[in-house]
Amino acid sequence: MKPRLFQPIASQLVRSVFKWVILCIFGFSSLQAWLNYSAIERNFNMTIQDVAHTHLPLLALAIWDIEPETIRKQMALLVQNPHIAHVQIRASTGQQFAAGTVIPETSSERLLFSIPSPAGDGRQVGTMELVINRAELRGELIRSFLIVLIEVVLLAIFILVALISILRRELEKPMRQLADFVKNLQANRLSTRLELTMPPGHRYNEIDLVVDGFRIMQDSIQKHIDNQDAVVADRTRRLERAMAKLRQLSMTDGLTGCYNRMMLNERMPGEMQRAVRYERALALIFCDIDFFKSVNDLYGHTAGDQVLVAFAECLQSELRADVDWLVRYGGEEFIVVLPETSLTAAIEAAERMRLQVEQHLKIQIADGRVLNITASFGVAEKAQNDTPEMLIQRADEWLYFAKHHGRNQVQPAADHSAATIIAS
Ligand SMILES: Nc1nc2c(ncn2[C@@H]2O[C@H](COP(=O)(O)OP(=O)(O)OP(=O)(O)O)[C@@H](O)[C@H]2O)c(=O)[nH]1
Repeated sequence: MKPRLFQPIASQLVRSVFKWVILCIFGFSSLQAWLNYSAIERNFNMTIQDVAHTHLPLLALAIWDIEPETIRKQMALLVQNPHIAHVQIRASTGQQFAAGTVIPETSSERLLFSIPSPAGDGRQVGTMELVINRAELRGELIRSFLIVLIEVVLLAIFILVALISILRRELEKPMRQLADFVKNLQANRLSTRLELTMPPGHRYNEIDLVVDGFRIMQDSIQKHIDNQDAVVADRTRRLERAMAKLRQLSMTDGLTGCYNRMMLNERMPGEMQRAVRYERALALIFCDIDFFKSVNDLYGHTAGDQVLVAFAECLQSELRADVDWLVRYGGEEFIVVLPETSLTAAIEAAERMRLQVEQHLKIQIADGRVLNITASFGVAEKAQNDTPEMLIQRADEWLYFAKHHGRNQVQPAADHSAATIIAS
């Protein structure tokens, strides 16, 4: 993601406020300056009028008495006032007097006063023209405007500095803490609580609302994750059970519960290798129920299934637990694998199985009759360089031999003589 230019919220706010402050300073200073200007000008005019009217009676007397010296003194006093630049008196006798700086006719503001007769007969003894010193007025206005401006600017600076520090403390710092917390939050540490360090005297505000909202969200996500974890754990358990069952089903025969042929193919090479590696014997019994087809034909397929289950149980009862293993090879054919077992011991075991079947495998048929079952057994011991197929093949041949020599028997017989016969 393209990095974006970061601008602290406090500085953005301060910048916006600053624009308004400048505008306010300008407006407020202008207003204040205008008010000051009105007041100063009013004062100025009143001062001029006062000064003029104070001097007029004395000037009238001096003109009346024709005392030019007094007239000039009075005029000198008048121009001492900083607001008056020039005084000109025209007596009705034709005499003219002037004092102060010489001002061009056009650019100056002039006030004309008539000088009344001291006799009080309503006539005038002359006129007095005052040229006003506006530079003084302007200077006063500029001074007062500058004072107002400085006051307002200082006030604005003070307010802005206070605002910046408040915004930093109350807004920027907590927001940065919040952002850092969110940035560093990790999925496996979702329950870590968000704690902001707030300034003393802090009151509950929008930032606290955000913090509270964030905590609620954290809790709800955590709860959701916990629920999902529980769901996943439950599903994993069920899946494992299903897989175990599936594996069990894939390894075993559904009717008898014995291992199936697939399992034989899978396990047999390992069994053979172990026997070779540790130089141990390994024997295999191939057994088959006698005349099983006629059981099906005479008593039905269900009875046949019953016989198969009972036969497997009979064989199982003669096996060494966790050592020998029984496989339903197909139909009514079973294979028993006997690790660490010699041919003689395997023949003995097969004989025990045969006896067990002959003596105990009796199936009660629906019509009350009891069905006697027998089985034939072919035994072989692993020879050097045997493959699983070769060993099975040899046991099958002995089974065939047993079938064709009367059934219900174990071949080779216990004295091994038959083994020699078949081998030859
Ligand atoms: N009930 C039942 N019968 C099966 C099953 N699998 C195979 N069979 C039957 O087993 C019978 C096997 O018969 P055969 O191979 O002729 O063997 P047999 O009748 O036992 O004769 P011998 O082996 O020579 O003694 C056939 O009729 C198959 O239909 C099964 O799962 N259940």
